[in-house]
Amino acid sequence: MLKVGIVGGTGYTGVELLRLLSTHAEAEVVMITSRAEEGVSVDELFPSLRGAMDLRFSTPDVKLLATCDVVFFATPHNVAMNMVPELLAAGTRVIDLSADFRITDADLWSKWYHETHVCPDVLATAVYGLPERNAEKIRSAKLIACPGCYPTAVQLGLIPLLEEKLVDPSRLIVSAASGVSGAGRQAKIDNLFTELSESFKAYGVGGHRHLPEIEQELALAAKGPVGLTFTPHLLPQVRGIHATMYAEMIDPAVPLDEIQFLFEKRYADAPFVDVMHLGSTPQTRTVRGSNMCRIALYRPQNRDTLVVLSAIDNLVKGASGQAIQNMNLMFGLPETMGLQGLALMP
Ligand SMILES: NC(=O)C1=CN([C@@H]2O[C@H](COP(=O)(O)OP(=O)(O)OC[C@H]3O[C@@H](n4cnc5c(N)ncnc54)[C@H](OP(=O)(O)O)[C@@H]3O)[C@@H](O)[C@H]2O)C=CC1
Ligand SMILES: CC(=O)N[C@@H](CCC(=O)OP(=O)(O)O)C(=O)O
Repeated sequence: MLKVGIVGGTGYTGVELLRLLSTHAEAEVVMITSRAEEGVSVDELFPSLRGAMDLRFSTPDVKLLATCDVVFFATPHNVAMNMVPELLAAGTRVIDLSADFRITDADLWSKWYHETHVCPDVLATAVYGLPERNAEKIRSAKLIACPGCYPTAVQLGLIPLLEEKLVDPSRLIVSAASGVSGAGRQAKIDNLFTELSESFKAYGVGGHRHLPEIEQELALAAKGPVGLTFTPHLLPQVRGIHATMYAEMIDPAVPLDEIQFLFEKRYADAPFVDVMHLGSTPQTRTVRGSNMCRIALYRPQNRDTLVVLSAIDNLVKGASGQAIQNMNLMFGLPETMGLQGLALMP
């Protein structure tokens, strides 16, 4: 049984880790931190876990966390990087859900996250935890940088097109929308029910911190620089990300069913990517609560623009589910262990 520690157990990704790990056959959560809720029992704060978890929140203590086999960080940015070096030195493996280790260039990271990176040497050893591209590196990684939620939905939709050089990498456009749980559990006026219900808006249009992360990883897939216009939106619902991606074909003579076949082949061994039939429409409700990413391809009016649609649950494939998928690979467990639950319907 793997001994698991979680730093930041009172946020939405923390409680989602608990929900998913409570049925995992090979992992047991032995430590969970919260400074604000120290001493409170987990099932008192989250009654959905009554009967499934017998743990109390404690303040983060690196020495105690270092007795775990693996520690998940479900904390805001700038937290993990202060504790990870000591954990790694003690032989504990780390899976960070925040952005502290996602951007390999420490100066670029500072530009978008407005802090100086405290351990650029450790940053250089992190593996970007998108299993559909980096499974082999993940297996031997000591430190995983879990992809952001939007970056997961976008990369899974565009990677096959860029790897196969089917589209112009310099003119990619993505319009994506996220449920409000993506903004975390802390109180913010913008996230009040009265502010966001019956409304829909874009945000971060001039530049969102996920842009450099997506460009970095798509450039690796394309083996060259990419140019992306990325516009996120706030969806008046709790969970879900939907991304609509536009890309210009390099060779318009390639038929859509050939591209569909390439996607099916690319993801044939990926248990959490569903390339839907041509004409399908992925919906956030068909992935809610599950680790699945559903994708569909279009070529409207047979013009030269491909449209790729993708949907994920931001808290599962966009965060905690993907983090557990990484843990499974790191410890030689079946990739799907603990992650086979289907989406909730309706
Ligand atoms: N929500 C989402 O859809 C996604 C989130 N993520 C990322 O995952 C991380 C967690 O997100 P989310 O669960 O939404 O965040 P929340 O804001 O909901 O929760 C943050 C948690 O971190 C703890 N925490 C805050 N500051 C510190 C600190 N200085 N030291 C130790 N613990 C701290 C808090 O507990 P306490 O203050 O009591 O210690 C709390 O439990 C973030 O980096 C986020 O960007 C990634 C993908 C998707
Ligand atoms: C709706 C909303 O506010 N979403 C967050 C992104 C979700 C998130 O937590 O970002 P990471 O994946 O990088 O951790 C935002 O736009 O900042």
